[in-house]
Amino acid sequence: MLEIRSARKTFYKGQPDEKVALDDLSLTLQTGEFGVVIGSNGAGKSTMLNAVSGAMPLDRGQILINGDDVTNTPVHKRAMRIARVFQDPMLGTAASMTVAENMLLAELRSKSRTFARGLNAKRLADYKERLSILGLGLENRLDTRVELLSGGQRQSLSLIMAVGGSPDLLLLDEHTAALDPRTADLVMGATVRAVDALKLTTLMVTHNMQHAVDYGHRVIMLDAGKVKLQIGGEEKADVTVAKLIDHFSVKSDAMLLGA
Ligand SMILES: Nc1ncnc2c1ncn2[C@@H]1O[C@H](COP(=O)(O)OP(=O)(O)OP(=O)(O)O)[C@@H](O)[C@H]1O
Repeated sequence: MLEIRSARKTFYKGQPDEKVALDDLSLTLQTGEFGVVIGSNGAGKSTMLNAVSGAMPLDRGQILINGDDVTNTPVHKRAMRIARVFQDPMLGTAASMTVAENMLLAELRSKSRTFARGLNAKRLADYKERLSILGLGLENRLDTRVELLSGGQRQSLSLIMAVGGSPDLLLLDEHTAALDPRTADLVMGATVRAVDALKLTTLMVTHNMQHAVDYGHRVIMLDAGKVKLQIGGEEKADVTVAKLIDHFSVKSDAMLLGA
C-alpha cells in the first residue's frame, strides 16, 4: 500500500519564477492496486514519482509504504522496496550482456553480496519461468545479447528485472513513451501480465489516454500539483478517451497562447 499525505514541493521558492509542483497532494494506492496517472505537461506527475522513490525530498508531507513512513529514507534504501522503470529502453539493461547475464545482475543487485554468484541450472530455470510471464518468447533467448533485442523486448526485460526482488511498489514512469504505438501496446500487454502474475502494487504515469482507458484499476488525473479526478471501480469500465480529454485543464493552453 502506498500513501502520499499532503505532499508539498515548491521549486525556486521565493523567486519570481516560484513553482508549486505538488500542492498538498494526497493519494492512496491499495496493495495490489494498479493506478494510472495522467495529466497535462507540468501537472506534477514526475515530481510525484520522484517524491515517492526518494529521488526528490518533499518540503513537507509524508510518504508511507505498507504503513512505514519512508519520507526521510534515502533513495538507495527505498530502492529495495520500490522498483522503477523509466522511459528509455536502453537505461535498465546492459547491452553487451546476454539476457541471462542481465537477469543475474538484477538478482545480485537485489540480494546480499555473500549470495553465490554465477549462472547455474537452477537460476536459468527460474529466469526462464519469470521471462515467460511476459509472453514475448524471451525465455527462449537467454543467450542472446540484449543489444540484439527489439526496443519492446528490451523494455519488457527491464521491467521483469526491476521486479525480481518482489518490490512493495512498482513505478512505471512513461515506460512506453519512447516506443512506436505497436511496440508500446506489446509492452503494455507484457506489463499487465507481469503485474497480474506477481500481484504488484503499481503506479504508472502515461500520456497515452488509450492505455489509461484500457489498463489499470483506477485513473488518477493530476492538475497543478493536485489530484483533480479519480475514476475507479465500475465507472472505470465506462470511461473513454474523449471523456478523459474533456477533463484536461484548458487553462495552461490558453496561457501559453497568451489568452
Ligand atoms: N528540478 C526542477 N527544477 C525546477 N522546476 C521543476 C523541476 N522539476 C519540475 N519542475 C517544475 O515543476 C512542475 C511540475 O513538473 P513535473 O515534471 O512534475 O510535471 P509532469 O506532470 O511530470 O510533466 P510532463 O508531463 O511534462 O513530464 C513544472 O512546472 C516543472 O517545470
